[in-house]
Amino acid sequence: MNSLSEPDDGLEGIETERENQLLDPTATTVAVVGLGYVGLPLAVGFDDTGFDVVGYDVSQETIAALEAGTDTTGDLGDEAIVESEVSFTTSPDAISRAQYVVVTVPTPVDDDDRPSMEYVVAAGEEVGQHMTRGTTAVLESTVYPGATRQEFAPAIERGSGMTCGEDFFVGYSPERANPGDEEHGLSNVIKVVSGQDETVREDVAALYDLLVDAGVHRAPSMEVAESAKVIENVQRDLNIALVNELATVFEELDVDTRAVLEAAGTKWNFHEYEPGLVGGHCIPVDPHFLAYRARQAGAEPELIQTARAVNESMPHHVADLMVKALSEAGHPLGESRVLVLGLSYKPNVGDLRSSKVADVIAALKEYGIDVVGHDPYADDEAIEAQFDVEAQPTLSLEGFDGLLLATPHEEFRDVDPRVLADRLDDDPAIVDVDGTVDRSLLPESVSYRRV
Ligand SMILES: NC(=O)C1=CN([C@@H]2O[C@H](COP(=O)(O)OP(=O)(O)OC[C@H]3O[C@@H](n4cnc5c(N)ncnc54)[C@H](O)[C@@H]3O)[C@@H](O)[C@H]2O)C=CC1
Ligand SMILES: CC(=O)N[C@@H]1[C@@H](OP(=O)(O)OP(=O)(O)OC[C@H]2O[C@@H](n3ccc(=O)[nH]c3=O)[C@H](O)[C@@H]2O)O[C@H](C(=O)O)[C@@H](O)[C@@H]1O
Repeated sequence: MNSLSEPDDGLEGIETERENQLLDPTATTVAVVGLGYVGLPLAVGFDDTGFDVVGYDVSQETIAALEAGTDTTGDLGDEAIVESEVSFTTSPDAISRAQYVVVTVPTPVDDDDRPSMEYVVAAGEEVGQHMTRGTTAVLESTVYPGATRQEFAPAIERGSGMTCGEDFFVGYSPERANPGDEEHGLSNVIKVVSGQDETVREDVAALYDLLVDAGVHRAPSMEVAESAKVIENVQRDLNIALVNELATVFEELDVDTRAVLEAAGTKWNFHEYEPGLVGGHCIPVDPHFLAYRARQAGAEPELIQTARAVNESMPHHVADLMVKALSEAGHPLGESRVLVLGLSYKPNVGDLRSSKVADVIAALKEYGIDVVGHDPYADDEAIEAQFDVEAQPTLSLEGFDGLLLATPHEEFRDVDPRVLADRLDDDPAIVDVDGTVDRSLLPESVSYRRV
């Protein structure tokens, strides 16, 4: 029976003929497949740890930029790329050099919020076609519980004609990197590791122990590791949904949500979350992985799905706040011009992918409002392409009836509210998603609302 046929609970380790040798990075090659926000720091990290590293990506553009010494993620800096000895390539042949292959390809959901394993399966088949016998393949992409065993390993078997657990081995180790958060990076956050059996798990643990100063947590099975990753994001989604629902309730009660949260936050065990637009390609996505797997097994994850719906309702809630503020200030919607500050999916990063500000802008445009965007972290051409609005290269408030502070980048926190009111047209409307502006400094002529 193939050792992958039964989930390994890690109690009775399934013996394989491999022994865990002491891992010598200088004699070991790691191939990282997928050089995005997760894969590139990983490749550079393994290189810094002394491994021989192959960085493989299907994107010619990405590899050309990396070979030219450009950090394509913006998280590492060009110097880190120039100084690294990672061999960047678009040729999967180089995978044959590796004893370990780490796969960090995208795991999106489709239009029906169903997990799409297309990238994981394609990468698995590609790895299978090029890897050598005895390789350990570690999936890092966020997936639903069971996907490594049910999708990734069989894809490698199809590509290689080999048998998992005999000719090659699989493990799972999720990534916890938090974009824009310099405090929690690759080396100082415990890395959860798992394998198809205890021997592989120890092998994967040895690999990451050399890379992660904070150490590793050995999960008893790949399913446990996959589930742990997904629920980290599910828990965050639910907590944000709670404060978002409170925000819509207190809007109707005419009570300031931020003031309520500030008061409640003085209790030692009140968990502080901010109401807002929940974007990105992880928090809004990963709960669907668990919901999908749960429904497959006959469970109905009502709370997870309800929380998702609450968070997905926030773009329209924010657009309605702007409509109310413009109407209160006497501006006909079809003649109003609104500047949106901050378009990326979260503060202090430039990633526009899956930003919910796009949904707010679409809702405003449905009211006939003319919208212009400004985001110092994002590329103006990308803004115009993704949001279908004019991108303002340099911040200018003149000629606008309304201002929407959507994504509260650090830079916006220093803007003097009196300057905002002075530069905007008469009787301006300001909607401040994050409560960045000190409303006590705004003149009476401003119609101000915040989430
Ligand atoms: N971005 C983040 O902060 C985090 C992401 N994750 C997860 O990590 C995974 C990767 O996410 P990101 O790095 O953000 O994605 P990304 O989109 O930034 O990078 C993925 C890279 O994989 C490449 N690629 C796609 N198919 C390929 C193939 N068959 N062979 C080689 N390269 C291929 C793409 O060209 C792209 O450069 C996802 O599952 C995500 O949920 C987990 C934690 C943090
Ligand atoms: C549990 C957790 O903190 N997961 C992190 C998360 O990173 P990501 O950048 O997607 O998440 P985030 O900082 O929670 O932001 C997600 C979205 O939620 C919004 N947000 C966040 C916190 C909050 O209190 N209110 C709120 O509205 C943000 O503005 C953003 O639009 O997802 C990453 C991932 O899995 O890709 C993961 O590695 C990160 O550690």
